[in-house]
Amino acid sequence: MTQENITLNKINEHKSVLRQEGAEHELVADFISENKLAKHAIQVHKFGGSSLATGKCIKRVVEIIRKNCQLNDIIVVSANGKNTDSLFAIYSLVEQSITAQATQTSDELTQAITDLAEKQAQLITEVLNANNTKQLLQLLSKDIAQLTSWLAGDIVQHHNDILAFGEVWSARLLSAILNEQVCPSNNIDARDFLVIDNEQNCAVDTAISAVQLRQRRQFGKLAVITGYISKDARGNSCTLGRNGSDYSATIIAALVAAGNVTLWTDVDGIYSADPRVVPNARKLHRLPNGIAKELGRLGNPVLHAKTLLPLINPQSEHHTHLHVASSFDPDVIGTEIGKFGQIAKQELSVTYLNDLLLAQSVSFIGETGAKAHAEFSPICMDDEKGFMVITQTQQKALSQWLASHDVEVSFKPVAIIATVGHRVAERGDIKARFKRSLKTAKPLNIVGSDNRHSVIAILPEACSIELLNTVHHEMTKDARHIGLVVVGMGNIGQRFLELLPAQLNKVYALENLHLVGLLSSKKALINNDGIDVNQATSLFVQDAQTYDTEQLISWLSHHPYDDLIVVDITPSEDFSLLYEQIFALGIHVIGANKWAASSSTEHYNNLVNTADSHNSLWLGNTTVGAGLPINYAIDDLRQSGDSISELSGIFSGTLSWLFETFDGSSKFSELLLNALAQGITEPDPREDLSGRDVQRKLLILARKAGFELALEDIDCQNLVPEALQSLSTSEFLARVDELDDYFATALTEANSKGACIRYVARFKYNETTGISAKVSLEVLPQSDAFANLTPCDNIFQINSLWYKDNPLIIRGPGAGRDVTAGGLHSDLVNICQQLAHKKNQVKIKGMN
Ligand SMILES: NC(=O)C1=CN([C@@H]2O[C@H](COP(=O)(O)OP(=O)(O)OC[C@H]3O[C@@H](n4cnc5c(N)ncnc54)[C@H](OP(=O)(O)O)[C@@H]3O)[C@@H](O)[C@H]2O)C=CC1
Ligand SMILES: N[C@@H](CC=O)C(=O)O
Repeated sequence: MTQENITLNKINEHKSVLRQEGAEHELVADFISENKLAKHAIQVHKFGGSSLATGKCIKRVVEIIRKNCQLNDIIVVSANGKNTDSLFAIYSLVEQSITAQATQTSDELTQAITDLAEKQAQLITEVLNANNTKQLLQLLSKDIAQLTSWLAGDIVQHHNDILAFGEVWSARLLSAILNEQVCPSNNIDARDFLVIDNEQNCAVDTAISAVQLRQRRQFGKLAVITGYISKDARGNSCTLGRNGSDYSATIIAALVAAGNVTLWTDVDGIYSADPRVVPNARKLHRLPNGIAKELGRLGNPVLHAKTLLPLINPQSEHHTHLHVASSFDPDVIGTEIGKFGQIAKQELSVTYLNDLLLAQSVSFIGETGAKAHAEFSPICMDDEKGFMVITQTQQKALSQWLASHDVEVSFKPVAIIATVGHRVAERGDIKARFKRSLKTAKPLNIVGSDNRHSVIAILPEACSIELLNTVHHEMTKDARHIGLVVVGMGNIGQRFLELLPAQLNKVYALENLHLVGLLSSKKALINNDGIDVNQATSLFVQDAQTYDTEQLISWLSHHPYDDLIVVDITPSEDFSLLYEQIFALGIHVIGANKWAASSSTEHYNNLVNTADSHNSLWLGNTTVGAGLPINYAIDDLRQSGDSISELSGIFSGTLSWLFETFDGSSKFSELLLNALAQGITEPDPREDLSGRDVQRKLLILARKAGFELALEDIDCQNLVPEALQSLSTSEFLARVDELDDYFATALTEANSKGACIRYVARFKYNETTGISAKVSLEVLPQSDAFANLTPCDNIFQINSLWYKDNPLIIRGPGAGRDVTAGGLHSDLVNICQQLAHKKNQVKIKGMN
């Protein structure tokens, strides 16, 4: 399920051994051929300034690289910390002194240069060994001399060369520390390959840049490349503007057809609104390209409109996905941006921009309007009413453009708030909801964007935090995407899947539930974009792949849903042993499988505690009585203050069917095979005949009733002769008629006393004598309540404080495909309702 990924971590394990033997070069070459690195798509990792700000941060970045990168990957860096700001400030000081016609270098300037150089020198000293420190300090001092000389000369000509120092130092330093501690790396100045037309457009000459980059990269090394900077066709240094390093990373990814780009930053993903001011914002785990681009355009603080451009090429077959992750918390799952299907397209976000201008002019109508649109790419525009919303920096250019057309324009300060999502401008329900949520803000206008991915309200005043929270709450209050994984596609699993489409259609609580995983013991079909529930079984047969537990846990650890529910419809102890890991991931479990709930006291208590501490829900109503609400009834009694003293009855559908039907006219073995064919027995019917299934059920109910006991505390009469106990299931079924004599004799003896045989479970608690519990074949008078059941019915008798003289009885079919699959669906609705309820309890700051 997951791609093979041999990271530098692994290379380094070998490296430390070989380094002692002086054979590091051979090692890298060996490793490359051994792990077939050429097969893997290159990955680009970009680290922002805050991720590289201090020695501690850089060491963290080195660990991220060690864990996530392979040789030949590309690292793109911003300047360390705020170095670019410092270089801008230094440049401005010189500009000011030129304006003031000062003849001497000011103390302030000298101090600013010294501070910058000292800060960088300190970083070098902190992270590198003595040799490399010496070398990098020498290079730094040459650069500072160069900087000082440029500042004393024609600063305008060297504006970009001056700003470029930040990235140059950062790449040099990271490359040196990687060489020292991780793997061979080479440090590349992007001005040696990346050619753009000019700083306004930043359009890349892809052909030349790709060739030059290929020439610069060295096989078997990690390339560390400067972000933010490039050159023009004449070789002059250029910058890529605000957040240019993100853009550098995606340009480079497109040049090398990378598999992935990860932007490592100081936030852990993209949210449905700015989480610093909207506490209830939802992390968007998967964001379709078009929506991400629109969010970037409309003010998302992490994404920038330009960043995505190189990755979105409808003509290309190749799709590079973009990840946003936090270098401060690298294990937290971030946001993936790329080509996604229906589920990811259902997410809505809210974003805003202040300090904009509403420009109104007749020339925005019709043909000239179209020209203005092409020239200025406004935030939004209405070419019937004649207005557009632009940024303040566009005002001058727009006025000039209109002056050349000899028309008048009026400007008015405005802000916008927008709801963004897949083609929302075409969805009446969303537009209506957005409008309703805005009523106090009195928007001047509401328009759909050209790409249809946003509806934008133009506000007469700055967008307040309160308005943002109100609109966000209204737009996202129903959003909760729940993934469903069905494990076990057998007798009951199939029936569960057959019932699923109708349930999803009619039950409101299942509205945002998506089937995303189907598993048998050897094969898995996982699709984060959802599996068509109407074709689940055929898609499984067609597309499922072999998997192992490690792959399964890795996928479960990175699933992109608000919640994930695993429905365990297997008879497997092995699978039940995964519950602890599953709960620890905050994933909910519905089990028909009885192993976990009837495991050892220590294991069971561990499971309950792990589920509790990770807010994972665990339901298993069908483990006892199939669809009968026995687990719920016991919970309910306890929660309402009752205390249970006795539990007894017929707990096995199979044994109920067999003993109610067995009257001597057919052989017992024939009836057993019939029960197996009806799907009421366990996959191995000895699980029923041995009494183990009933023993487990009694344990599960006793635990529910609040008692601490283990399987060994329940006496169990095994009805399988010793000779048949250790055979395989098929061997047992071939010799099943060896059961006949024993049961024929037992029946005749009971009948001779006017009685019958039934397999009964009994649990009793008494303050003085403690617990007694057993499951066994009993001879009962025909008049006994447990003697006269419809074949396959279970009966549960509960004695408690409130049901002392007249016990509480629950009775009905206790096994079978329909009732069990139905019981699992009941648990599913129950969990989804609980999750919805939990979500509604979340308070929104400033709102309730
Ligand atoms: N029959 C009934 O009336 C009731 C049954 N139950 C419980 O329902 C469960 C399922 O029973 P049933 O449908 O009859 O069983 P089946 O044997 O018909 O199906 C079992 C399914 O589980 C899969 N499986 C087995 N081990 C694993 C594993 N380790 N990981 C993933 N998948 C696995 C099997 O895969 P593969 O095909 O590859 O082996 C198969 O798809 C049992 O626990 C049973 O006790 C509960 C209440 C009532
Ligand atoms: N085999 C079991 C199935 C339900 O748990 C039974 O017969 O009761």
